[in-house]
Amino acid sequence: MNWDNPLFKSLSWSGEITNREQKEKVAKLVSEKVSKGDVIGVGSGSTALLALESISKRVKEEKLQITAIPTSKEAALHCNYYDIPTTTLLESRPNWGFDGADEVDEKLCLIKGRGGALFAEKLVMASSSKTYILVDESKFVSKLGEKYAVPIEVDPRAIHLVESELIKNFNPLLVKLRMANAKDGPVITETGNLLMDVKFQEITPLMEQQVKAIPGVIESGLFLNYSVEILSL
Ligand SMILES: O=C(CO)[C@H](O)[C@H](O)COP(=O)(O)O
Repeated sequence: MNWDNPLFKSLSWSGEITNREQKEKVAKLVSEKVSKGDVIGVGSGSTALLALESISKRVKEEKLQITAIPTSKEAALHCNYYDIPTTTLLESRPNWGFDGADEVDEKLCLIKGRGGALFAEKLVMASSSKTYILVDESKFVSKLGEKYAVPIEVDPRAIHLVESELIKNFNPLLVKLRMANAKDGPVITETGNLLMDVKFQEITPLMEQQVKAIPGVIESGLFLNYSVEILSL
């Protein structure tokens, strides 16, 4: 593959990266955690991408030979671009991982999934004994749900059922099907599902399990009790 090709350039992070300077510094911090032979869960989004770039420099300079478990096709493409071999959860378990987040509260609970990769991100995080969450200052909130709606990945056959169960059980402020920007119709996830963005009145500790218990819900962007360490400036 010719990575100088404009096709790859359009695959790499297309939009402007917000708070880029902070994200780059945090990316450098996580690159210092890498040891030779590590199997690393690689998150998705702009911060995770900058971290991968920083890690790839160390890997090259110090010949570290790591393996990545990417959480999205985007992350897999970037691993390929940086010559980092990949594996899957079927073959290996990560020693540790890194990822970004949309919101972090003081109990280290997270909202993730702006990029739509929440299902694989949660699988990889739950399989890792530790995940570094890389955030710039804009991600800290005093109350989860303050800025972002919670993304929920739903089997396409279940959208009406899930919507009515969410309304019955939680009386949310807003339930919205996520629509695509560069294609007609809704966003379709990497596993062929749809995304609902839900603004809850309040996010409670049991909500991750309660939402997941609705038939048709594949996963939610609530990450309420995981082994995470926040890396920020
Ligand atoms: O959960 C995610 C993707 O599904 C991202 O990690 C999250 O949206 C943060 O993105 P960024 O680092 O670009 O701010």
